[in-house]
Amino acid sequence: MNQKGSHSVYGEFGWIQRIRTLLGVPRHGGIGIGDDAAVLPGGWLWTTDALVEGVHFLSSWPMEGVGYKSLACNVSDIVAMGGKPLYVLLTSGLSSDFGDEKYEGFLMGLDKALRDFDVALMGGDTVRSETVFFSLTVIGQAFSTPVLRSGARPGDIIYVTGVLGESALGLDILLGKNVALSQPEKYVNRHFYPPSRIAVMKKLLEKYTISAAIDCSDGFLADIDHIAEESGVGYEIELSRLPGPIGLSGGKTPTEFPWTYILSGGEDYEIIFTSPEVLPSSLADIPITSIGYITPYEKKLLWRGEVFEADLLPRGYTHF
Ligand SMILES: Nc1ncnc2c1ncn2[C@@H]1O[C@H](COP(=O)(O)OP(=O)(O)OP(=O)(O)O)[C@@H](O)[C@H]1O
Ligand SMILES: Cc1ncc(C[n+]2csc(CCOP(=O)(O)O)c2C)c(N)n1
Ligand SMILES: [Mg+2]
Repeated sequence: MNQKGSHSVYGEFGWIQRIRTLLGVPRHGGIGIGDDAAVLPGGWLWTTDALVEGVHFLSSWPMEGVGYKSLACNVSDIVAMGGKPLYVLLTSGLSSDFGDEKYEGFLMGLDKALRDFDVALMGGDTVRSETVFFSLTVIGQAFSTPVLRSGARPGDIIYVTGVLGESALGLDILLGKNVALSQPEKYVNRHFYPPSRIAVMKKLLEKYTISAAIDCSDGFLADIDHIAEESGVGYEIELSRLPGPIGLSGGKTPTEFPWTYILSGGEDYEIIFTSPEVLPSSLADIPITSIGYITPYEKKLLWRGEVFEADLLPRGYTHF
């Protein structure tokens, strides 16, 4: 058994690495496994993401929100690569007791997302499944050269868009955990309706050099490690600079509320990116916060100037 109670020796990222090494042989050009989306010749960006009942949502939740989020999380991967999402395929796996009303709700939420993100549904598949799932595949076009996870260089500044932690707070409210917050519906909404960071990404690419990017889905500490690993670099990050939910103060150490949500909650769909340039503190009305630097090797976390032991912090979501 591994830490997640699963019998997998490799775990989620071990398996991906194994598939990449053994099966991910380049055949027709492009860039394959290892980034938020594949890059095809001609600047096409191609990504897939599934939502599974019991893993990503519960069937008791409002399905409009699940439908919206199913596209938003795919759109976010295209945006993190520096592109515009254009077309989507939808595969629905429906159980016999799921019910028409719930599926109708899912489709209404998806329709809202298709309009908001200007994406066209072009096809899909409908199958029976004991566990309800929705798998979406989105294709889009890069604005210019695609932004990879592997482009970060020592000396680059690390930035993050928007605010981290609100989606995970919304999740815990949905799961009925005891999170005392004055506006619970605000966090639940942020969980179901992640805004696209396409406008800020487009402006960043027009005006500045962006060396690497990833969308924050597993949790900040897990996702910044993907940039570090793919780029073969380290980092120095001042944790107290990370942008958390406005109005939620407190937490004297990063192991306390609300810092655990900010650092490791996940499903934020903000963009973590690096640039050799000093950037403005907001673009397209979205805050941009500098949180540290890329270094040659060592991964160092600081808390108010003092080194903070990374092992004391949860690392973010892994499936198994
Ligand atoms: N079963 C698989 N077969 C082939 N490639 C895979 C498989 N699972 C994941 N990958 C690839 O591994 C890389 C990392 O996948 P991962 O799901 O962690 O990233 P992601 O799609 O950005 O995540 P998120 O959807 O949470 O933003 C991606 O390039 C993805 O295409
Ligand atoms: C019922 C329920 N329990 C837990 C979670 C949290 N969760 C699930 S997957 C994931 C990481 C991103 O997913 P992926 O890596 O598949 O893109 C997170 C943070 C949830 N949304 N619903
Ligand atoms: Mg991603």
